Amino acid sequence: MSRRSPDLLVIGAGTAGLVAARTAAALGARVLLVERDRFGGDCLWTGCVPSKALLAAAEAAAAVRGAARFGLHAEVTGIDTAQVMASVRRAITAIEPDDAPQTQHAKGVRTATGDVAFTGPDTVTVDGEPLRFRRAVVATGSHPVLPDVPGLADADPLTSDSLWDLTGLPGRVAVLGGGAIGCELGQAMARLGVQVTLVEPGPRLLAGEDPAAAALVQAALVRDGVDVRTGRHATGVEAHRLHLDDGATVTFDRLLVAAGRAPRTDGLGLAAAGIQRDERGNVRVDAQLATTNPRVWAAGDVTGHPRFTHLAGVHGSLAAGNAVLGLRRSVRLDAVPRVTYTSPELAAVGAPTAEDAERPAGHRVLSQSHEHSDRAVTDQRTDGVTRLVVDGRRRVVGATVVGARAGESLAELTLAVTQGLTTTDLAGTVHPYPAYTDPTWDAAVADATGRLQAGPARLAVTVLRRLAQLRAR
Ligand SMILES: Cc1cc2nc3c(=O)[nH]c(=O)nc-3n(C[C@H](O)[C@H](O)[C@H](O)COP(=O)(O)OP(=O)(O)OC[C@H]3O[C@@H](n4cnc5c(N)ncnc54)[C@H](O)[C@@H]3O)c2cc1C
Ligand SMILES: NC(=O)c1ccc[n+]([C@@H]2O[C@H](COP(=O)([O-])OP(=O)(O)OC[C@H]3O[C@@H](n4cnc5c(N)ncnc54)[C@H](O)[C@@H]3O)[C@@H](O)[C@H]2O)c1
Repeated sequence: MSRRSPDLLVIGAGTAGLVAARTAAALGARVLLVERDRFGGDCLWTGCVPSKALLAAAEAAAAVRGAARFGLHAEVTGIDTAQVMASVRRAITAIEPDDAPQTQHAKGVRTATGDVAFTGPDTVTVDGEPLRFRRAVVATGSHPVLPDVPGLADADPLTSDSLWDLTGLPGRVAVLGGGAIGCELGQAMARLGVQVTLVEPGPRLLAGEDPAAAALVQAALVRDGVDVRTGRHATGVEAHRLHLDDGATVTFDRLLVAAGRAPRTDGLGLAAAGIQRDERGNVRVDAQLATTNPRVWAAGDVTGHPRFTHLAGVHGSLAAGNAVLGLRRSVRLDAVPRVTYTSPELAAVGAPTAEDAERPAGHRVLSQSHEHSDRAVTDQRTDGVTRLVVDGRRRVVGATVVGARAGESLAELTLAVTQGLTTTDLAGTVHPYPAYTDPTWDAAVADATGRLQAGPARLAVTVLRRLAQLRAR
């Protein structure tokens, strides 16, 4: 490795680090990107890519089982889970070149493999070799946490880090955690023939989401055969048996722990560089992603901001711009979209849409069931609802969509929340028919039309109608 000080040292080549490095290089900086493991990070190797590939296989199985409703008599006669896992690995292999070192070199980024640790405010070691930097971005990600359940660590539990090393799926899996990972992977495995029991200590799945939307997802998991145990705590694990606080025992072949994540800062030497952490161990950042060391920014999961690839990318670009150009651009967290890729998908952005959520005076919730969406009817996928929150000026400030392809429907709602668009803006935009965006358009049209039936707008409509009648005489 060249000893020449980089203008920007980027630590970690996951989404945040890759985008930071490429952005800085495009701005003309001399960049060194150092990764201790595999270029591409969680999203490529253990997160989004493998999980969505597994979900695709599961969706195919569900489509065959559901074909009878269209008069197609097909059945899943066998599931070769070794081939399923091989197809997951093919997806990773197809995407991997985008994140490989050679691709970064072509974009002007110098790369190195090694473990980085700070030794001072502007110095690190890379696998023990000293290096000075001008500016740095910490993008070291997060890792799964193992809850403190007696016997758990000795049960060789799987996590989202290790699941993808399996060459086939186990027969019985007990999943700990009913968040995004537990729901996506629990449903996928159940659809692929695994006997899944999902244990969640909270009263319901997907705790942060609109309860009515999350209830539709929970019902779908149950229909797919997942044995959902909410409100239950794991009290111990012994010999392929998981004990719960209601006295029940769940027998499993493998345990999958999906009980949340923690920042990856082990051995990073943050204190030597004067980089503080918050009470949850995340690297403390301000709105510009600057750390408490004026030479160092942080990006992605390690900051404790919502843990999504799209936000990690935005972080990477913003941190690099601020570090290299001395800008003071701030990250915006009020319009970060999120999608849980269960079937139905649950997608949300902005202000909460729950019935009982506290909201400012004048805010209203517009709901459209997908039962009246023609596309959902033709597909026989009416298990969904679209809910928009609008403020007193009819601007869309939040949305939840649960249903088929909800993630796709969320894009325009994210634009609406980000840009402060009103229901009149949405209503006046021609949407294609029939599409899963119909409920959004219907809700917006109903709201915008309602406006014409009240107050000054109603008076104006009446006057214009009378004038038109007079002219027609
Ligand atoms: C199962 C699963 C499914 C997911 N699905 C989605 C999804 O569908 N959509 C979505 O938006 N998000 C999803 N996520 C979240 C997403 O994967 C993460 O938010 C994203 O990958 C975070 O990127 P990052 O760059 O911050 O961290 P990472 O990708 O974790 O990258 C950090 C890198 O830093 C390296 N590193 C750590 N310490 C050092 C060191 N000391 N020296 C050198 N290198 C170091 C690590 O090896 C790693 O490669 C999913 C996550 C999981 C686990
Ligand atoms: N589609 C996506 O964008 C996607 C998919 C997967 C993961 N992710 C990201 O990864 C992050 C981590 O996902 P996750 O599902 O691990 O975390 P999470 O924080 O979303 O959910 C963890 C769940 O585990 C439960 N839990 C805690 N302790 C437990 C215990 N002892 N036994 C059983 N359950 C326990 C919690 O109550 C919670 O419901 C998410 O926050 C998300 O940002 C995103």
